[in-house]
Amino acid sequence: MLLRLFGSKLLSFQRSFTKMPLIPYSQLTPLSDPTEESKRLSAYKAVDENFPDTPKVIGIGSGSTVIYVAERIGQLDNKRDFICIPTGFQSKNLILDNGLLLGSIEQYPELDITFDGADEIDSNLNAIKGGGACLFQEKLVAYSSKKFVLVADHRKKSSDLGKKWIKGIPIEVVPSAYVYVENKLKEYGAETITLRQGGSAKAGPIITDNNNFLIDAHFGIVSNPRELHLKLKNTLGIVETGIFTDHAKRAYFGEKDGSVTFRTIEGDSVLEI
Ligand SMILES: O=C[C@H](O)[C@H](O)[C@H](O)COP(=O)(O)O
Repeated sequence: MLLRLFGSKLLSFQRSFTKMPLIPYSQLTPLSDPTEESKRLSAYKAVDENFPDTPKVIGIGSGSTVIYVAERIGQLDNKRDFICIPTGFQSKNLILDNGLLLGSIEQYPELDITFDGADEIDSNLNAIKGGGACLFQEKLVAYSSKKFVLVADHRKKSSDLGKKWIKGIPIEVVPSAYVYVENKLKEYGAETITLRQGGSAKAGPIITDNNNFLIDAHFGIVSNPRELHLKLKNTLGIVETGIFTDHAKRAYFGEKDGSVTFRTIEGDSVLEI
């Protein structure tokens, strides 16, 4: 009897041990770039604190902070026991490069948890996303997840959307509708409207993973993100916006001093820790 009890305790210890990351954060060599260190801090802590005990399907977001999420998940020794769902081309490569199992959202439409970055996060855990041209697939994966956790460096921590991220809200549009949408955005009072360009890598507008254009529209401080999102979504030609509301459960911020703070939903309120 005692032996059986000991055996089951040992088994549960082993089970919880296998989900532990292999390298404790304190043993890692600090990164030379402080912003990268902040990103890694937030990502590693978010994974360490939120990764499910018995993971089945995990969403991996896009951007430069999520690189560290995939890296941390790739350090787990049970990393071949669950499926990872990407939010775009970069994210797919992160999954493969870290030796994780790749699946599609069509095969696995229900996810345990998704980790993703953000361009700005307000005090109610609303976020602006899409600075790296990914937003539609990110939203699909986030909204299909039981839990959605954001990871970011301290520059993204804000009180209100539009206060720090002044490049504009990324809006994905059907290419032939971009002029129509630009005119509508003027009508809605956007302060700046930019059709995002491919830069030195491409002459002409950037093309998203879904073959659409992206418009960045700055509306100043957004007092009601949900309302603005719905108004934009109701406009012909707009596929999706980079305003993520009512979804994130927790956001981790890597701070300048090497600490990690977070905002988390507890009941009806957001706690700042
Ligand atoms: O389009 C990109 C995504 O929404 C990113 O998650 C967001 O731009 C944040 O990216 P980063 O972690 O590079 O700041």
